[in-house]
Amino acid sequence: MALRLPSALRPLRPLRPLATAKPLAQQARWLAAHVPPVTQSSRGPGTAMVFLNMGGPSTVDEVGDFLSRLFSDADLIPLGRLQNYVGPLISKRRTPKIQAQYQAIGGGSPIRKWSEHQCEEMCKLLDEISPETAPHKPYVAFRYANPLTEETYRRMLADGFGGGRGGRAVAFTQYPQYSCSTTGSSLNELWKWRQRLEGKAAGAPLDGGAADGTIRWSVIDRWPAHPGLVEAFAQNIEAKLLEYPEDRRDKVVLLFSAHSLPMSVVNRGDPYPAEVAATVHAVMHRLNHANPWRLCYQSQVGPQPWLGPQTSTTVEDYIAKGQKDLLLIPIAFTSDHIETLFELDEEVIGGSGHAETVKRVDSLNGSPVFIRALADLAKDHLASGVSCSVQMGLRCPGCKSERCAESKKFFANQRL
Ligand SMILES: C=CC1=C(C)c2cc3[nH]c(cc4nc(cc5[nH]c(cc1n2)c(C)c5CCC(=O)O)C(CCC(=O)O)=C4C)c(C)c3C=C
Ligand code: FES
Ligand SMILES: [Fe+2]
Repeated sequence: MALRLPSALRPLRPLRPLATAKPLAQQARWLAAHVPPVTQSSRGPGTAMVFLNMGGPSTVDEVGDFLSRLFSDADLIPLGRLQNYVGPLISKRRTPKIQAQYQAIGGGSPIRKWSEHQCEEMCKLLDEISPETAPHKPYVAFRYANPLTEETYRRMLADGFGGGRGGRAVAFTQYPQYSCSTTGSSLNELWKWRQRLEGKAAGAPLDGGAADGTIRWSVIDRWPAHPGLVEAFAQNIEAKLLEYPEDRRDKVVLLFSAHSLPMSVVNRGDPYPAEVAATVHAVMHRLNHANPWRLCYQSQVGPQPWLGPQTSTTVEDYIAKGQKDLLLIPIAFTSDHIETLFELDEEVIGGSGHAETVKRVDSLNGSPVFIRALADLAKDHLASGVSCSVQMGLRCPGCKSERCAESKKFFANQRL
């Protein structure tokens, strides 16, 4: 009688030769015909890339609503318990003056056009250089103008992000330098709509877990000295310097101009002045410190003290000292806006009496070097697995805002 071994001890049956084995090219053809490619539908909706910025009125008729939202924002202009009453009053009084400025720059702000272009082009590059997180879907979320954060969040939900299906989104601030009055305000607004549209009502944990199918958010919250940003600024500066005669070129004074901050915000401990200085230093380092320079601040509004020196008086003072070759460099915004096209071009340069020697560097707008920088930055962020920078977790020493506390906790605790 044959001895029957327990199955675990039985010798393995010799493997059948792979009757179906095919040469490589044939295998590839077979795979292409039988295995569905990894597409949007088999991978989920992909990655939402959401550009955050303040926005601007696209037409003169939108100026009133833009200013009304801006003056109602307690993260930008804290007016206490009277915010919702005083804010609209101030904005109403200011509307005709600001409408005239938008009229003078062609009837509206170009920020929507540039933001949509930059985001779409960045997403195309990202699909190539970060295929593992593709497809990348472009969104713009403005704080005070269309498309507002609420509208964009609703569109993301309709496009298949969140709503029980999860999905990954990156909130990418378009302010390179962090201020609580700008990026901080946009993130607080995003957090507010996240709570309203996917928060308690959807049964989502408030600490930012995404196991329940809500959107998994991460944040690119600052990038003041990113090498690609620095390169884009440096190339635009070099191009403009070529417009000065060669014998005067290295004596042109570079005037970096950033939107100012009220001193109350600076003294609260806002990170913006230090980060603007970081950008300026990195750009000057890239230019081999070939020209003398100063950093000045523009666009002060209202009677309270603001961070200086003011750009307009800096230009006047240098001209009075005999220094007429001045090159203005808008350093805290990545596209044209009323403060470049009207305040710098019309008021500062136009009013200087020396428009042939006081010039302005082009804004980054559609610069391919800049768009490549955005894509590189986003790729590194997506690969890093971090939800935001370490800096984001720290509130200003003088911060009293519960909104800041809650939204920072939410974004810092996202599990990716
Ligand atoms: C880095 C950029 C900006 C910072 C920082 C910033 C802070 C800041 N702004 C105000 C008040 C106003 N800003 C206004 C317009 C405006 N602000 C920025 C940028 C920054 N602001 C831009 C690009 C624009 C123009 C938008 C455009 O489409 O061109 C306005 C409205 C215009 C006006 O009434 O003069 C106000 C008001 C404060 C109080 C502040 C810091 C706390
Ligand atoms: S004001 Fe800066 S963290 Fe709140
Ligand atoms: Fe501003």
